[in-house]
Amino acid sequence: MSASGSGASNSDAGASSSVKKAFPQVDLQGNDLPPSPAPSSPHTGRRYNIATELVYTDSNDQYNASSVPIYQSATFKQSSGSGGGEYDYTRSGNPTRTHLERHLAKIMSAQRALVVSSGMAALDVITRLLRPGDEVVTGDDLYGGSHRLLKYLSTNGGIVVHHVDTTQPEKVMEVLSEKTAMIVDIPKIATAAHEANPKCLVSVDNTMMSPLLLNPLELGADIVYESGTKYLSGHHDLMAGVLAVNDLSLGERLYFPINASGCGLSPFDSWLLMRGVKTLKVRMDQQQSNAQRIAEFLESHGFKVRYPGLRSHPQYELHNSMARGAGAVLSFETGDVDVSERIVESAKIWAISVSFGCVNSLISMPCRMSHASIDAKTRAERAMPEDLIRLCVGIEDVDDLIDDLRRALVQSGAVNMNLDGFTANTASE
Ligand SMILES: Cc1ncc(COP(=O)(O)O)c(C=O)c1O
Ligand SMILES: N[C@@H](CCSC[C@H](N)C(=O)O)C(=O)O
Repeated sequence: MSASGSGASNSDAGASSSVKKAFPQVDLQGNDLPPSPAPSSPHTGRRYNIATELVYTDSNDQYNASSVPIYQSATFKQSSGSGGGEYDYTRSGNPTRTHLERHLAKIMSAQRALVVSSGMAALDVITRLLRPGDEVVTGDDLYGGSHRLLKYLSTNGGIVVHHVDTTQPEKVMEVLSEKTAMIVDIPKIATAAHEANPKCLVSVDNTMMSPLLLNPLELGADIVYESGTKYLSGHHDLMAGVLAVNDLSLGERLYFPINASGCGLSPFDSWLLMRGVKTLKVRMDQQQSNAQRIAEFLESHGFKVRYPGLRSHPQYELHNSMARGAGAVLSFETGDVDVSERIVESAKIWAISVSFGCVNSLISMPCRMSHASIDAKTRAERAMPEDLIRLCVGIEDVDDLIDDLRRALVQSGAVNMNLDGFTANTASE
């Protein structure tokens, strides 16, 4: 990292956290700023429970439209030759996007949220805070795309990336130093990271949990980001990424690359995401309860299942100390890649597909699909078995999902039939 660690400094702009200083008239280089949408002002009144907050929105629409209008306009007329309107150009800001950002800031318990064109774009925006030489400490169980972006930056951008087992905080401590500009995990690690370098940015990918189950900002994180493609939208009909912060000057530093590169979310996708997020609680509740039943079903038949809702999960207690639920993604092993492939291809309701968080249930083989961008050697080092099957559970009737899975397990030869029913082939090993 730069000896000064300036790449991720919270105070580079010399700005305090006050709104006034966070929204200066000039950028860090002293150039005029384009109109930046008004900062999120999420906490204007009484705070309701999340199920209410998800659907309740304040809007100042001129016709009191109950669904925020889609401002499908690239530019906005100004009232004078010197500009000065709240919006001038949709890359810089758009009313539909601002409405969504304010709503998300509220449900993410943040002072400011920003929405961009994908989850990866959100991580890319965060990494724009880094400078050559900065060090990033991150998990060894990252999503394949995040691994790929960080690897690209370490190869081409002079960033040093340490992948460590973040379930063992002592491993993280070994690589923390005043050079650590960015780190990914909470909350013990957040404390240690800020002790090692107060300017270090603790950044959490909350995609698997969603704000319904986890608020990383409340656990010591500086930045939380999510793929809005998943639970937040819930229908696989859009790509989006969300960033949320409490430090308004940091929010402004994240806004800068969004405007500069043009990755802000389009008006139509902002509208779709706004619509989707309102049903987050009902969807997640159903998905999570289905996932729990399915995880128990598989474990009861002798499969090695990874799901933080099971007591057998090594971080069961830790997970529950931070989160309000286990989510709806689980995985299991069959001991044989060919058997796994047959299971995946035998399932009918479960669609063979990457992604998760959708109302439909999905089945996939991560090593060949979502995590294929991590090379086979690294996957093996990170204990990612090639036969692993991932289930991303939807809102369908859980008995139908289990029936379909049971049939696929039998048809693929993954289980031994016996008088009591069936048991995973691997169970007897
Ligand atoms: C945990 C996680 N984070 C981030 C992303 C990136 O999101 P997106 O596909 O919206 O770019 C994904 C999936 O792609 C993911 O699984
Ligand atoms: N071909 C894509 C794969 C996307 S994986 C999407 C999602 N995060 C998941 O975990 O399933 C790529 O190369 O990024």
